Amino acid sequence: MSSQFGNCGSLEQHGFARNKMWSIDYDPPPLKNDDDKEKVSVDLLLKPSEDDLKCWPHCYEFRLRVSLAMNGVLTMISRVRNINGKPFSFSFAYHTYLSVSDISEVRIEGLETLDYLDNLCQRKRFTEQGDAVTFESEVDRIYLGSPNVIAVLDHEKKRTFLIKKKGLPDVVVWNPWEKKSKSITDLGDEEYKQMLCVDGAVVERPITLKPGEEWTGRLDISSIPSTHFI
Ligand SMILES: O=P(O)(O)OC[C@H]1O[C@H](O)[C@H](O)[C@@H](O)[C@@H]1O
Repeated sequence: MSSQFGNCGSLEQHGFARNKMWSIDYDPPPLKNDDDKEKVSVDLLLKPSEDDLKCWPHCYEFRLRVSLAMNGVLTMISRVRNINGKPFSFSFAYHTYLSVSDISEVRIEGLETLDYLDNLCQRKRFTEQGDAVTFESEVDRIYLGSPNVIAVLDHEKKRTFLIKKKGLPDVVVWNPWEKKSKSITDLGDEEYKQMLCVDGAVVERPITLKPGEEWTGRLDISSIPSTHFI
């Protein structure tokens, strides 16, 4: 999870939220439309410390509910509230790494015909031409204004990840491929073949919250046998 996507801001790579110690919120404010039946959940809370305010001088409450349902759906709901006297803006991404059988056999459906910013070409804007996104070299793109359901089809495992999102218009797609993975210390040289990041995000148009306003972003990930996917 990040509070600034990548390096598009003055903060560290992907912002600070993912590197902070969060506390458990035992008494979270109620969440509309999140039915609590047959789920286990944890509510996490991040608030800025005095030191944090020196790097980013805005008072916020960032609540994250992570739930796992009996049917295997993983849900992450983020709520960011401005408890400051002034508006502030931020970008956001759920940095979700999916486990795949072989990256060369994977296709993403739902991003075709969209415009994307290519992080490998100084964020130049292109339009997706393929009828699905497939992988044969490094990919690092921000797809803009995407539909709220994206499918990641894993042919070999006969498994499809369904990614449903709300409040997250953009989708970051990343695989470092062979050369870059050698420079990533916590990724084995060959491990890029078994991973793919498809991140629900808000990058192109950051969220601005006025004092007292709250933003909600939700992601549901489920895995279903490919034969069931139409
Ligand atoms: O290694 P991290 O800091 O988690 O970032 C890993 C990757 O995240 C995103 O997908 C970005 O688009 C990439 O440019 C970045 O390399």
